Amino acid sequence: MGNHFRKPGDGQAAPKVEDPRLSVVSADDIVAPEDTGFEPVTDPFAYTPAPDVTAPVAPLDMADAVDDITMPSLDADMDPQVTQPGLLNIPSPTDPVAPSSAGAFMTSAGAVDPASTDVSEQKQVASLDAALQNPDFTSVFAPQVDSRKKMARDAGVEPVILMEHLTKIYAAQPNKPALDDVNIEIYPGEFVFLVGHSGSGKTTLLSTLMRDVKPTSGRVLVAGQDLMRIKNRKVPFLRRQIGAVFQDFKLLPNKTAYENVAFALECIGKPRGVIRSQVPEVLRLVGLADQMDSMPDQLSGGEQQRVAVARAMVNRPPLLICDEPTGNLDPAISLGIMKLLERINRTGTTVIVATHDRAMVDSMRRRVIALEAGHVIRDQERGGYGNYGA
Ligand SMILES: Nc1ncnc2c1ncn2[C@@H]1O[C@H](COP(=O)(O)OP(=O)(O)OP(=O)(O)O)[C@@H](O)[C@H]1O
Repeated sequence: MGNHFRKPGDGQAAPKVEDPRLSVVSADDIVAPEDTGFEPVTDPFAYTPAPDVTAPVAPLDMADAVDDITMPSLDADMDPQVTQPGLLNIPSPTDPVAPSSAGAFMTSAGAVDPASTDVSEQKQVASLDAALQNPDFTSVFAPQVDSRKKMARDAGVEPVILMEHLTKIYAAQPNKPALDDVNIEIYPGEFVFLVGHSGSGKTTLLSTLMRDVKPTSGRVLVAGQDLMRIKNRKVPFLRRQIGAVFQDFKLLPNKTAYENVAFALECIGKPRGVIRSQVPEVLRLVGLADQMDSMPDQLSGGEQQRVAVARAMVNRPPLLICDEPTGNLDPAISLGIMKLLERINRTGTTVIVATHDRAMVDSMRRRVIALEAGHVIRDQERGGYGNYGA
């Protein structure tokens, strides 16, 4: 663990990541593979300590108990302003959307400072507070019947992800675009499946969202930030706000479950006290209270993936990206992971899952975006997997 802590507000760069496999967990010194000329500047998002709040949740015993998970942000006795800082930037649909509201996603490293004198910031906090208290909250952000896109537009909510004419041509395959004129809007709180044949472009699409891959042309906006234009020094901060889960878990083999999750917080300079309270809490949420000290090779595949989900959500990102999260798991365990993702989504986190899991997509009936040879060939509000091979 070491002394990987920045002093609050001291503006120093974060420590170097020890293992590149954790790059998505957002170390400050990451350079996107296709980026050049990383600017080693003082981190403008120096950590400011937020109140250390631990959610009162019931411990889970086993994987298939995930239905019982109580996520902190919607607990009646929790303060959503503190427990889910990323959501602070989702405007209330009853509020006129200020043009800067989406951009706030990129500029608030933690919770909005309650002492802030910025009126618009305070207004956002107040409006979110009201939205979270509103019994219609769920139906606004995760409507069951009407078009989510239409409801969001009517409410003046900006998409959290916007892709316009997005094209990616890898140098190795100049005549075969991995993404070809892709246009997608995804709104806060959506749960989206990304399906398609192997090689259809799913991973490339997800990679553009973290700017692991830079598109050849077109636009990709995450919470109003144009990823084609943001400065390299802002990319690590973008990645801090996107949790990522992969098929092969990407756990550090020489660290325990606890240490794997703690490492994600150490990398972004969270104080020791916050780590000590949040890591056990999130491991409890995913049902691993009794296995915190287990090494990855002492855990089943499903348990390892739950550690990976815990690591992705411990910083409470507003956006969770999952690339084949159940690809290595048997159906019963996959169901537990998917229920966990669904539960996380119900707290307001936008979740995107690339998958080949036909049964899962068919049973969950969520929004489905299908890719074929880099094109979006279907975008369905409550779709099934469709007619694809493995
Ligand atoms: N780094 C790369 N260099 C060159 N070509 C690439 C690279 N990454 C992906 N491709 C190509 O881009 C296309 C899309 O690949 P991508 O991995 O995005 O598809 P996918 O739908 O995620 O596939 P899978 O379901 O097998 O993971 C494929 O033709 C692939 O060969």
